[in-house]
Amino acid sequence: MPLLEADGLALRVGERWLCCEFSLNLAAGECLALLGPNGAGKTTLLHTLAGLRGPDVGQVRIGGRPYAAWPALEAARFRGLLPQQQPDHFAATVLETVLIGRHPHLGRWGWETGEDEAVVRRALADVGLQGFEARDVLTLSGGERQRVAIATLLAQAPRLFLLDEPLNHLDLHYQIATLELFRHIVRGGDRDGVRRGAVLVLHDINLAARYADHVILLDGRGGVVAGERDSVMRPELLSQAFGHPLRRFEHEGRVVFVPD
Ligand SMILES: Nc1ncnc2c1ncn2[C@@H]1O[C@H](COP(=O)(O)OP(=O)(O)OP(=O)(O)O)[C@@H](O)[C@H]1O
Repeated sequence: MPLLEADGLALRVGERWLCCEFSLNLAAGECLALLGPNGAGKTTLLHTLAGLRGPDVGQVRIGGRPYAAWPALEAARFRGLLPQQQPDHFAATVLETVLIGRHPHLGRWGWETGEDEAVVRRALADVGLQGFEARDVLTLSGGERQRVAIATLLAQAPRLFLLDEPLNHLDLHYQIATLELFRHIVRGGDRDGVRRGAVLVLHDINLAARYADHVILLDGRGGVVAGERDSVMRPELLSQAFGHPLRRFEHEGRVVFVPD
């Protein structure tokens, strides 16, 4: 059973078609990168895959069922979204903030247990924020706040991760650490051994080339190419989509794209 399927999907905002019809299929154990220039429709596509907006044409299914057939709580246990921005309006500790990720798992009285707190502490350790539990989120740096958001999603422990620019604000070390962490979890390396799936909006072509199994490339003019990473990440397709010539090099088994 695929974790995520889209059939004949096409997206429109106002009078503009962001992408013509395409299909995708994500199985457990796989990572899918969404690539494309600013304004191409990556966030709109991710929100459509998350069920936050309906597809203009076509169908989206998670776990074999359309969103309409999922009770909200069950859907929240199955898929989780890392939004592009984390609005903080009030003071709250890091521990309280990450505990929000546990809400879909709480019992009928809505009380967190010691096990929920243990899950949160592990998630904070996974993103290198052990010792930050009592800090006020309003005092965190941009990169620390982003890692709190990632920890919140890890605490939610969905089968399907939908990540909008997860590397925002992160330095090189944490960019790699974050992608390694999700690949490890997706491949079944978490404590429960469950294989999961991840869809990631990325701006770094080379990190996408390193970590994605599948790629969807939006060109910003309605064109879309979807498929296995190497069939999509071709210099001519990337150059055309990003409006800048790129060359492909291979070094010690690793593919890199360099702008001319
Ligand atoms: N409600 C709306 N009304 C009008 N235009 C919209 C609306 N929502 C999105 N758009 C437009 O749709 C396009 C796609 O937006 P989207 O945020 O999906 O792009 P993106 O690929 O994620 O861009 P970025 O890389 O800049 O984050 C943009 O041109 C945006 O201005």
